[in-house]
Amino acid sequence: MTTPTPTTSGAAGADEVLRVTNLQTTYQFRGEPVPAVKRFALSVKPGEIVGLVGESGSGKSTALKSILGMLRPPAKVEADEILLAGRDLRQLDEEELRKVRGGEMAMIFQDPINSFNPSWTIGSQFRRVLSLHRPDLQPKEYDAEILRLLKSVGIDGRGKLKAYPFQFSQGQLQRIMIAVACASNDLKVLLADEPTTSLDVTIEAQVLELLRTLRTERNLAMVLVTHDLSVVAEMCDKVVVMYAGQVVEVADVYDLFEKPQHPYTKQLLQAIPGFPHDGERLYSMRGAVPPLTSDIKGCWFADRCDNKLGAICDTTMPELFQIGTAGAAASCHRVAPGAAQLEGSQA
Ligand SMILES: Nc1ncnc2c1ncn2[C@@H]1O[C@H](COP(=O)(O)OP(=O)(O)OP(=O)(O)O)[C@@H](O)[C@H]1O
Repeated sequence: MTTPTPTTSGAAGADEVLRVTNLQTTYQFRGEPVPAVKRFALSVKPGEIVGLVGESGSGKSTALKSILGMLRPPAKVEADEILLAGRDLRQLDEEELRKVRGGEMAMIFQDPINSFNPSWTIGSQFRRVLSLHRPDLQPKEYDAEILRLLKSVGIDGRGKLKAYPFQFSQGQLQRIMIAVACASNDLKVLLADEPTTSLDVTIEAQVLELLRTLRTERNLAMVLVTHDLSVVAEMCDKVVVMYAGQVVEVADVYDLFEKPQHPYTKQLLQAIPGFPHDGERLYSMRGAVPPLTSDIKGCWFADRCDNKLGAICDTTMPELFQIGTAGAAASCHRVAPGAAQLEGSQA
């Protein structure tokens, strides 16, 4: 089976700021290997927002943490490529990687309170980040820069530098976390792991607007993990759908909603309230994601699929087949070249 490279064909493109190929991440649980991410690939251009969607446990957070080099043994991360602006992060030592994290690539999380040290003031935590990632500044310039960065995310920081994280609301903390993540002038890629899940809808809208503004003003690339397909529709240019640790579909955001290719994507869309038939009973996907330790030879979605092609779905794992030339792909035998001939003869 060929290694899937879903979003690009051939060598790394000059227009990609992040390129990941054949990422595999394995945790250890009670002495057993848990393959949480398999055959994962991603390609992001400057200024592009790529959505990463899939059920809980499908490996979205693990993929982001693996890309940023955040996982420690016994977790094992392997990849053919993790290229950031053409530089392979797998070749860097720990000190160089530390500079990349928060420098050229940063991550924001669902629960901002856990991203701050509760016993340090916001000012001290911010100053530490500037000391690591802003060699252009003298320490006496830090506070003015922190106030500028806080203002850029809509927070009047004056008087707030001496405050502790618990003295801010969730929405304020999320914006401060974004300001911290964007403190580096070298930032190229922002990895956002459910950044609005813990916020109420009005604050969510503000944070999404802020992310869009940052993308436009700084030409930032983003990978946005979310459960919420309406956030995907509003924010993303491209979508990567994951199921049981694997990429099952990559598509332009319009194509994903208009003509999803993978049966899992179709069923995910059916599960959106009101989509596609308002007033009908909410669709619920039958079955459950198989345990990641399962020994499945065929398609991992076969047991839940409403649209199986035939026996091949149970016996042969589908490759991530390219669809057209724009980087779209789906891991389904139905989109394989020659699928039409298989239909009927396989059933
Ligand atoms: N430290 C760990 N040790 C063992 N298994 C882990 C560890 N962290 C995550 N896992 C497992 O890896 C799989 C992928 O988890 P991950 O958090 O990446 O999924 P996710 O798609 O981000 O889920 P969610 O949307 O709920 O955050 C899950 O089965 C999870 O239980």
